[in-house]
Amino acid sequence: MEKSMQKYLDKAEVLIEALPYIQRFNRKIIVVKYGGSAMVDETLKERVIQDVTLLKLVGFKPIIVHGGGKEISKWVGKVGMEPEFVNGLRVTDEATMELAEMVLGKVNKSLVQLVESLGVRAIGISGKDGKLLSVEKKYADGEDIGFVGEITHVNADILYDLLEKDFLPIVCPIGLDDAYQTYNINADDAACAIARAMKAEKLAFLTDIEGVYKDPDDPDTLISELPVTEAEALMNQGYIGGGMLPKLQNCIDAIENGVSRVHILDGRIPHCLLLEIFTNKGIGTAILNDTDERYYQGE
Ligand SMILES: Nc1ncnc2c1ncn2[C@@H]1O[C@H](COP(=O)(O)OP(=O)(O)O)[C@@H](O)[C@H]1O
Ligand SMILES: CC(=O)N[C@@H](CCC(=O)OP(=O)(O)O)C(=O)O
Repeated sequence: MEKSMQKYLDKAEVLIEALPYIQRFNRKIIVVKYGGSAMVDETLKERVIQDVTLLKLVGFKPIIVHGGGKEISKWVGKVGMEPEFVNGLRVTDEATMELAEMVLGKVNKSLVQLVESLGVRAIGISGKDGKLLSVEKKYADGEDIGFVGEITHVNADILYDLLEKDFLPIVCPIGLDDAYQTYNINADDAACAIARAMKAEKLAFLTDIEGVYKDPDDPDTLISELPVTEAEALMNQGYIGGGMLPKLQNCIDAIENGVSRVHILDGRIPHCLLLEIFTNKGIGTAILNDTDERYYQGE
């Protein structure tokens, strides 16, 4: 066979290999949490959005929940304030809240624009729209951290309606409490609450590290499959810090509350979502129920 022909055959094979995965996830809801730390540059952002758009076009029902923590910190610094976090949650006073809402709104529309440019209809909404995300004030180990919201209710009907009309929803983690006060929500919390409410098949966190490490400074300690009990032990023993803390807590929450597959992936790896979904390559960290057969069978 001609060499040039083989090249096309190889491409066709890749598509055929994807068939069982396309069938498995057909019409299933996949929540993609796109972290601000993985929005490294426009090329990478475009690749991530291409992946999600492709998932939509082959029949999945993706929902993007995005962050923007790094960009918020940049602007907090620009106005002369110091970003402050407790247990991975931003201490949010009134001025920080205003900046966070502005920055997250901009990130939201930039993602909408990218999806639209690829020919898929996207709707960007914050948790305020249609009161998608109701919250109450959240404390960090009893400490008052300002206008940080704990989600009390997800108005899932809005997202079902958007999916029904074939839109790709893109959600920004801002919410309202009962008095209609604005709150800043950690995007990992928002993604988990939405995945639970929508009974998602999969929840994937795209971040700036390969997955969960026992020691983030030692590349040999990446954990590819992490059962809940072990994850809890790692957190209690102090192996997990910073933004990984709310992420892992949310992974556990999601897997214990009906989300079938929960993954932490390196959003800086080109097409990491496609690699995770359409191949057996097993990238990143999968959080599993302690009894999950995959853990024992090495799926
Ligand atoms: N044990 C650990 N394994 C992996 N990452 C960790 C660990 N402990 C702390 N981290 C930190 O968590 C960060 C990811 O959280 P974060 O910066 O909030 O990402 P995102 O913006 O995607 O939510 C990593 O870049 C890493 O520095
Ligand atoms: C309360 C809280 O921590 N809110 C986050 C919301 C954005 C976010 O979570 O962004 P990443 O996913 O990029 O970290 C913040 O202000 O940074």
